[in-house]
Amino acid sequence: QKLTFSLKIAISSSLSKIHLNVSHGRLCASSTSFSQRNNSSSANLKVDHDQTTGVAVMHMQSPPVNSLSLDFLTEICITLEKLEMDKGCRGLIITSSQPKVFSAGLDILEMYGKSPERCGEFWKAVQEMWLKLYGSNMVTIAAINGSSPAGGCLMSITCDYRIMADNPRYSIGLNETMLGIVAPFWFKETMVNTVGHRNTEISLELGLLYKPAEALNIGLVDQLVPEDQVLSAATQTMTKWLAIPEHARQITKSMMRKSTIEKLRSNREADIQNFVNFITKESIQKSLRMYMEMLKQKKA
Ligand SMILES: CCCCCCCC/C=C\C/C=C/C(=O)SCCNC(=O)CCNC(=O)[C@H](O)C(C)(C)COP(=O)(O)OP(=O)(O)OC[C@H]1O[C@@H](n2cnc3c(N)ncnc32)[C@H](O)[C@@H]1OP(=O)(O)O
Repeated sequence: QKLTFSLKIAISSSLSKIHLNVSHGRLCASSTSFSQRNNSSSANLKVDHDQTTGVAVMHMQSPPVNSLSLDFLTEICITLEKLEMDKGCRGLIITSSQPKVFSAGLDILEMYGKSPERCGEFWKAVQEMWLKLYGSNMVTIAAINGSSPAGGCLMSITCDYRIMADNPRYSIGLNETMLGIVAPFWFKETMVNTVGHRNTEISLELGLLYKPAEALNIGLVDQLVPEDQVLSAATQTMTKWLAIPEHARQITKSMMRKSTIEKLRSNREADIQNFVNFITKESIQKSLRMYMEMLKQKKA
């Protein structure tokens, strides 16, 4: 088996320690400076990892609205994989650096006018992000500091806990039907697992976007706080969750989510084919075009 050896030395401190871990046949080396902070950035993500608390904060900064393109999804997946492998990271807070928006969901331009091959590649990345987040061993908290429609809502409900800014201008929900598209079964099941069957049925059929107070009322989010307190509230909640015996919490999480995860894992190829066949239909392409025009008109 091929061993991957990656050695990262933080030159910022002359007092760096190097840890070697062998995990799943992979040898990894990472460094920790005595300041116990490990900040990293890629094109559209900034990660602040506090090694003392074991909590990483992932800031999405993909302008203008953190829409999930293939490139951005790939970046997110690589970052999630690194954090998951890092024994020093036990909790992850996901938030946005973009004003007024947590994430606008899947990038509509990735689904419009693209070849079937490209659509397939895109969908595989969407699946991958969901599998990584929904199946994460870390405690995951969404610090929702802006609107969070469709794929943005999906990202939020894969987390263990959701804290949203109490601003009536923001909304959250799986609004796919409003675009003339259909939330696939694993979006639907994640929603059912969060707010129950009846709320999901109404919500998905009508493509509802909920104001923060309504989202709290149906259990789509767990807590509302003033906008400037979203991150501090998430950090406080994280401390409580990390105090729970880790192994018991992880097994419980896995028990709650296993059947939904397995259903996608064992049907990934068929799910990709479904998506590609559906999204490349002329009628669906027309709906997406009209939706994009509507977004532009709203601006004018
Ligand atoms: C039989 C079963 C088969 C199963 C098949 C399964 C098929 C399922 C397929 C897909 C599931 C889809 C999931 C999704 O996530 S679709 C995306 C849904 N997203 C939305 O509806 C959100 C749309 N955006 C907004 O509502 C707003 O932009 C906002 C509230 C997020 C932010 O508002 P505001 O701050 O006023 O910004 P603007 O509206 O002015 O937007 C700025 C800029 O960004 C563009 N944009 C917005 N959202 C997206 C997006 N999701 N993708 C790409 N681009 C987006 C917008 O058009 C503006 O662009 P500009 O005019 O060029 O500046």
